[in-house]
Amino acid sequence: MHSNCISYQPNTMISPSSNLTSLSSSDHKLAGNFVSRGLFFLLDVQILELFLALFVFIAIHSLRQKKRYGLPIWPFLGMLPSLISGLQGNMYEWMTDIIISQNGTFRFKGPWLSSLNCVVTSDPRNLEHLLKTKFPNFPKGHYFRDTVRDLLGDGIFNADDETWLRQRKTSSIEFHSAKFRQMTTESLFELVHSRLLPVLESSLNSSAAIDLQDVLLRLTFDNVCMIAFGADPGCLRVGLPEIPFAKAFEDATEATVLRFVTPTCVWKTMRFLDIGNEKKLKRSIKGVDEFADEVILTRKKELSMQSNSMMQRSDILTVFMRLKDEQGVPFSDKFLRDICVNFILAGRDTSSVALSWFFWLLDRNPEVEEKILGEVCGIIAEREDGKMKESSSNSLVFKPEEIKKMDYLQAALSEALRLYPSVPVDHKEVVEDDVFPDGTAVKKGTKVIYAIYAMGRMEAIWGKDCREFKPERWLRDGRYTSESAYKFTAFNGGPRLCLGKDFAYYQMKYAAASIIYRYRVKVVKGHPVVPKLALTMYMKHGLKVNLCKRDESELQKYFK
Ligand code: HEM
Repeated sequence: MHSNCISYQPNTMISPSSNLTSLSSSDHKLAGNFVSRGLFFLLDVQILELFLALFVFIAIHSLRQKKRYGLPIWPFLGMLPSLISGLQGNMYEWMTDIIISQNGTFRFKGPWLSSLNCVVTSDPRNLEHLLKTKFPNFPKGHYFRDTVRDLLGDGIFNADDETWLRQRKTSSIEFHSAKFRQMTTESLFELVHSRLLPVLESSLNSSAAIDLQDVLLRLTFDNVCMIAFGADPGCLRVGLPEIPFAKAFEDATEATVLRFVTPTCVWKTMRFLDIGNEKKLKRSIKGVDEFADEVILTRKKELSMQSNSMMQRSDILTVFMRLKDEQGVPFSDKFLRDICVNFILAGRDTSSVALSWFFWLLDRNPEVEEKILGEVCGIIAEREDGKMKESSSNSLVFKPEEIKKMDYLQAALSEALRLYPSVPVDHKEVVEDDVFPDGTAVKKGTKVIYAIYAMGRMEAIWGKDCREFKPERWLRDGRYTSESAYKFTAFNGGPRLCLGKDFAYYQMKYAAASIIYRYRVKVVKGHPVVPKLALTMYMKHGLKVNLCKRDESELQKYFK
């Protein structure tokens, strides 16, 4: 290839000139055309070869960088080609492989002038540093806030500094109050026994499989709306109806997530022109606001009447309505709306998605299901009114203190969350230049992604059996023992630790125990189970299952 390029001499191609002089003028023209075409052709070939050589050089250079940076870095495009190919398969597995090969941290270089540059880490030391030790230096940041502001406003999920702290303090007091606990326990009892179990029971009569993920999403949506607004939208009902508020909420979150993969100037222009995804977002936010406005208005009327029902309420909306800001002014309707919408977003899908992965894992690990059933029946057997009576009753209701005792079930749920965390990746922005404990320097404005999914699959953290589903790793002397939040980050850590963590465990344990005690959940053979690419780790195709009712003789063996 090189010899061809270098030895090519255009002048030598025109000789022997003597033969040319004896030709007529038209022949001359023809010959001239022929020669110049030949020349251009050869020039083309030469340019092509040059480009080819350049490309090979760049490719070799880029691929060589793979060893050092984890991925090839292409001129202008950075690591984008690898990201695109990663997106074709399981994105989280792809990210895990790179992180492991880079010992826990790597720098992603996006295309020139893009906002994709970031540092990705799953090193527990770095997580402790950014979530706790240097917490003020790693807020959610402007980029995140601007992108989700239309939907989330100034609510807790989208706020930093004082705005966040004020909501956090108030909500935290509320979440730990006895009144709030009673309200959440009662609302869950109502939802599971009057809605979830009848919906599941009705599916027994039809031979068609049901989408368990959809059913669970409806359960937790209704539940979190009761907690945030004190209002039940009624998504979980026999027939699984479409509820305008739930639909508007889902559409609004999906459209907001799309903004993260659209250049900022593009979505802002689309918003200005009110077209495409932005039009859909605007319309769905309107649907969310209509519901919120109506609930707020009704509650204000109740408040002005000082009605008895108002005094009993302990939902987030009522709690914030009773309060005033630093100037002694009640919070605006817009702020109240933001607070509630954020709570719904935070507590809406996380538990249901975790439960879906949990039931799928149980299907693949029947010995774990056996142990859970053994534990549940053992706890029922301790009741004073006797095991025989309870085991035969379809109307069995678990008491809160019994749910608390279910250590093995809690371990199995934690194990599901370790392998399939509901929030697979999270992010922060750097305020001032800093250095992570592993030596990675991060400049002001850098985006930091912490890869929670990858953390659950690192031998360095969980040992050689890290990819196995083993609830026993959470037990010490048969009792559930929690892990450091910087090793098991499914609920975040530090000052922004999930506020709903205790409630989420209660909710998941209550729903799981109530289902497992009554039914065997069998995933439909061949049903594809893969994660969806979103902020929450949904199953892309849902979870199609068939339920089989447990008969009494089956349960009796666990009571022995
Ligand atoms: C399995 C269930 C759950 C998981 C895995 C989970 C996980 C998380 C994570 C990772 C965060 C941090 C998000 C971030 O800052 O970017 C978070 C925050 C939060 N979660 Fe949960 N969550 C769950 C259930 C709930 C429930 C049921 C509620 C409410 C009823 C809730 C309320 C909140 C709130 C209010 C925050 C914001 C805390 C703050 O920023 O200070 N979560 N959760």
